[in-house]
Amino acid sequence: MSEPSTIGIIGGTGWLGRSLALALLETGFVLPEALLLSNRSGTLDDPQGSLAGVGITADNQELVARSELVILSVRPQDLSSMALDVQGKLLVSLVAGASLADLQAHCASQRVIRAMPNAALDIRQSYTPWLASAQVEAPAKAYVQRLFETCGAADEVFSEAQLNYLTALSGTGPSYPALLARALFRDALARGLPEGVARRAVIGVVVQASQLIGERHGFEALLQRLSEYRGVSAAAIEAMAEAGFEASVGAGLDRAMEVAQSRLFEPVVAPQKPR
Ligand SMILES: NC(=O)C1=CN([C@@H]2O[C@H](COP(=O)(O)OP(=O)(O)OC[C@H]3O[C@@H](n4cnc5c(N)ncnc54)[C@H](O)[C@@H]3O)[C@@H](O)[C@H]2O)C=CC1
Ligand SMILES: O=C(O)[C@@H]1CCC=N1
Repeated sequence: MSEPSTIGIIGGTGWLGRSLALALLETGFVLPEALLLSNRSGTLDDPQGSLAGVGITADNQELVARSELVILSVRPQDLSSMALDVQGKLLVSLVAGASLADLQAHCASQRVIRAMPNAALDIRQSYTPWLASAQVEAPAKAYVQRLFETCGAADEVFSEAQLNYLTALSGTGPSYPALLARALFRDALARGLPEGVARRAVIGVVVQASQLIGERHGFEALLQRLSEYRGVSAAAIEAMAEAGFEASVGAGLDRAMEVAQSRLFEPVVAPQKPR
């Protein structure tokens, strides 16, 4: 396969679609005139002009006809009602709860990659695992790896189970840090701290101090180093663990994975059963 020179993003003005489009343009991965986006209105709201020169259409089949690589970035519930024939072209789907087999049947292509970025695509800091169907050639896989590296780190994975688990673990992006931030914030308010101080303290921990992780220290080493003081941090870490912190995380991931592996859209054409 020669490298696709034109890229179309269906749902390209949504949260992920627009973020990906901007990352591809900012890194020079694609030229504006080789990028085409679709949405329901066929109009581009782009007050800052960051998408200048990019094509826009409401006609997804027109997008397919004009693109060598088609990226699908609509919500699962919008996919069922969307008739889409990608004409055997390489399809990269970001849709949660849409398996390779369902996508192959629904979109009329055997060459499908499921990718699961997260909302940090917005700041080009996503972690994006992806899974390819057997029909995707090695050069196409290498191209897609580079495409997702424009907005963070990416890895190929090798089963739907791994991708569904990672949808729960990393596709959720800022959900778990935000949950921790909210718990700390509520605790601080309950103990009478002024709201501004509480908010800055929480951001200082969850956003700023967490940047130490991965720079010079792994998270296990950091926990060990802080615990070795046998002081305040050790007390908190141990009490949180005793109160079921890990069990609570495990329960959340179980529930998220159940949803990730359920069919979040109904394909119009049922996948062929293997004979
Ligand atoms: N937002 C997130 O954190 C993550 C989202 N995903 C997946 O990415 C996909 C997109 O999510 P978001 O960008 O957050 O959703 P979004 O709602 O921001 O964007 C979806 C876009 O699709 C457009 N759209 C709907 N029907 C359409 C049609 N028939 N033709 C063309 N465009 C159409 C909508 O107008 C909207 O702009 C979803 O399937 C979601 O499961 C995956 C990982 C993380
Ligand atoms: O919550 C969701 O369903 C989407 C997909 C993974 C992250 N956000």
